[in-house]
Amino acid sequence: MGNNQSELEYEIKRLEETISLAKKQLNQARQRNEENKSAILSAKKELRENTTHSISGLWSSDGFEALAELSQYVNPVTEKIADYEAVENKILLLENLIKSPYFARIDFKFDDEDMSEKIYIGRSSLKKDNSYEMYIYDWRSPIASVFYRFVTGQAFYDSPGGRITGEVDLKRQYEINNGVLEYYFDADVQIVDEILRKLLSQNTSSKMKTIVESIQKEQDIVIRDMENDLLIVQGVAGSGKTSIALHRAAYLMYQGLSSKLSANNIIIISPNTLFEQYISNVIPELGEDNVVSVIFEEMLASILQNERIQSRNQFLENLITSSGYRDIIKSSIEFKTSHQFMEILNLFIRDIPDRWIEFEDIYYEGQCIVTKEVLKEKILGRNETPLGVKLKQLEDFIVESIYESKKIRLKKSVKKEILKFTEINVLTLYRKLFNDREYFYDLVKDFKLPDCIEDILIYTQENLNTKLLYYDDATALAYLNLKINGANEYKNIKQVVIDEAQDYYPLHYEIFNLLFANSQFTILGDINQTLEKKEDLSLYEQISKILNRKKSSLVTMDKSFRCTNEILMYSSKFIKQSLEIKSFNRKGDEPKIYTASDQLSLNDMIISEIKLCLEKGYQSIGLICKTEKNAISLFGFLKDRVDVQLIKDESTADLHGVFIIPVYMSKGLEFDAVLICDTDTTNYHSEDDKNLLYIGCTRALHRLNLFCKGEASPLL
Ligand SMILES: Nc1ncnc2c1ncn2[C@@H]1O[C@H](COP(=O)(O)OP(=O)(O)OP(=O)(O)O)[C@@H](O)[C@H]1O
Repeated sequence: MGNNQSELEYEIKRLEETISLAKKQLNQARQRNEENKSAILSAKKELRENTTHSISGLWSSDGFEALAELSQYVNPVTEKIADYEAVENKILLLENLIKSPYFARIDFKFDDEDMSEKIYIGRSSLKKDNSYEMYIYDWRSPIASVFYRFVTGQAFYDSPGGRITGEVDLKRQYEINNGVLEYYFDADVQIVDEILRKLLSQNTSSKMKTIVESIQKEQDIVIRDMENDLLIVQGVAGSGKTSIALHRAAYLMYQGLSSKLSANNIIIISPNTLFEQYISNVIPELGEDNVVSVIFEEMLASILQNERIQSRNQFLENLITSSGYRDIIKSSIEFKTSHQFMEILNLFIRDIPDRWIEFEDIYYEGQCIVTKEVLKEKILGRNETPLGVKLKQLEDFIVESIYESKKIRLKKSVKKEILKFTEINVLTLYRKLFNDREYFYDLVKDFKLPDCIEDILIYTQENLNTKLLYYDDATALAYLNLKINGANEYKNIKQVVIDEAQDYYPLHYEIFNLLFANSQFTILGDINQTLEKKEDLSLYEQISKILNRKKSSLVTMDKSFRCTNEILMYSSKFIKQSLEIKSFNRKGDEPKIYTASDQLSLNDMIISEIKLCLEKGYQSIGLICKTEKNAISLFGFLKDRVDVQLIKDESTADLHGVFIIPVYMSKGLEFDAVLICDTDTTNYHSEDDKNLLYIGCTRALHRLNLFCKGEASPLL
C-alpha cells in the first residue's frame, strides 16, 4: 500500500467513525420501523374492532357517516405506512453504506477560507443528526462534481447559490469492501487511468454495473446537464451512453435538486426486453426507485390498443432473411416513416370529414333534429382541435339537441346507433388510403414519390390484410391515431430518455413529440450502429428539428471503454471513419478468423473456443449469428455438447453463461468473449452487413474471434 503511516491511521480512524455513525443511524432507523410496525398493526386491529360498518357498505347512500368514522383510523395508518416505507429505504441505503461508505475524497480550499475541507464522496450522503456536519457527500451533490472534473489545482463547481471557486489540494480514491479499507491512493490522472483499466479488465456481470467511482469528465458533464431541454449524445460503441443515461436519471432524482424528479416523471425507452432487463438494476443500485421503462412497440400497442404488432426484432429478422423482398421492405419503411409521409398523413386527416365521414341528418321519432350540413360545419374549421375531440363534442351536441327538442335523455343503445359516424376507426381509414389508388395519387400529386411507390402500395395492401400489424404500418397508424385523438398517456413524464436513437425514424420522433409534448429529452445513439439504414450526423439535426426544444446541444463521445485495443482496432475496419474512435488502451489478444471446411469441424472449432473461454474464467460468452434462423440452427448443433442458451425475440435471460444470439438483439449488450459464428461470404457481403459486423464485434470486452464454414466473407 505504501501510504504514509499517520495518514493511514487517520483514514482508518475516519472510516471507523463513519461506520459507527452509520450503524447508530441504522439502529435508530430499525427501531423506528419496529415502532411503526406495531403502530400499524394495532391501528389495524383497532379499525377492525371499533368500526361498526362493513367496508362493502361504505359507498351506499348512508355510508358517508361510516366513511368519516373510518377515515379517523385510516389516515394515521396511511401516514405510518408511508413513513415505514421511507425508513425501509433509508435502512437499505445505510446497510450498503456500511459496507462501502465512500470511494473518494477531495480536499477543497474555498477561496474565502484558509484551510481546506475534507470532502468524502460516496453513493449516498451521511450527516450527523441535528448538525450540518457532512460525513459523506452524495456523488450527485454539486461539490462532488469537482472530483469528476478536476485534478489538483484551481477548480470550481456550480451550486444552487452560484459558482463556487477554490483549490483542490488533494484527490484520493479508496477501495473499501465490507467495511474494511483495502487501499487508497492519491490520484493524479495516470493512476486513475490505471485503476480504470483494472476495473475494465474485470469480467462483465449479467446485469449492467454502476460507474459512480470512475465517471469521466465528459460523461459527468452529460449526467449533470440541467441547461438543455434536448440533450443529444453521439457516442461510439462502448463509450458509456447507456451508463450515462441511467446515472443521469438517478441524478435528476437527487434530493438536492430544486427541480428534483420522481421515478414516475422519467421514462426510458429501450430497444427490447432483453436490454430492458439487462439495465434494470442500475438505478436501484444507485439508491433510487426504478423509472418507467418501455419498449417502443409496447407504446405502439398501447396507443393502438392492439397487441398483435410486429416487433422491431421480427421486422429485422424478416428484412435480413427475405432476399426477394428486402428492397421493398426497406423502401416501404423508409417511405412510411418519412417526413414526407407524415405530411401526406396530415393532408389525409384534413380530408377525413369531407371525404371519409358520411354525415347524415339526425332523426328522432320521425323528426329531423340536426341536419348533416350543420353537423359537417361543426367539424370543419377549428383545425387546432384534434378531429377525434371535435367528433366527441359533436356527440354531446347531438345528445343535447335531442334533449332540447324532446326533453328526454337517450338510452345508451340508441345513442350508439345514432352516433355511429362520430367514432373513427383509424385502421379502416388507413386501409382506405392504400386501397383507393385514385384518391391516393390525387392526395400526393405535389410530392416527389419513390420510384417503387406502386410496389409499396401493393406490399402495404397485402400486409394490411394479415392479422399482424407490420412495424412500419403500426408506426404510421400510431401517428394517425395521436393526431386524430390526441395524446392522453404519459402526462406526468418530464424527462424522456431514448437509447439507441439511431434505430428510430423521423415519424417515430414525431410520435415522441406528440406523446411527450412538454418533456425534456436525453437522446443517445451511434450512427455507426444502424442496422438497415445509413445514417450520418444529419440524423441529429433532423431530431432537433422535429423535437424543436428551446435549448438543445449535441455532445460527442469518442472513447470506448468496453473493448480492448485490439478488438476496437479490428471492429473499426467495418465502419467509415467519419468519427474518431479512441480506445482506453487496454491490451488483449488479436481477433482471429477460423475457417472450417464443413459444419462438423465448424462445430468442433466453436466448442473448443467456448471451452477455452470457460477455462479463462469468462462469465459471459456470446455466440453471435446474423439471424435468428442461423442462431436456431447453431443451437441445434451445439445444445447437446455444451451448456448453451438460445436468445430469441422477447427473451429475458440473465446474461450469465454461454448464449447464442442474433446480432440485432445483441445491441447494447456486452460479453466477456464474443464468437461471431457465421462469417462466411453468403452471410456477410453488403454494406449493411458491415454494420452488423461492427455491432457484433464491439460487444466483446476481452476476446473476439470469428468463425465460418467455407469461404470467409471478403469484409473480414
Ligand atoms: N466511466 C466509466 N467507468 C467504468 N466503466 C465504464 C465507464 N464508462 C463506461 N464504462 C463501461 O463501458 C462499457 C460500455 O458502456 P455502455 O454499455 O454504457 O456503452 P454504450 O455507449 O451504451 O455502448 P453501445 O453503444 O455499444 O451499446 C460498460 O461495461 C460500462 O460499465
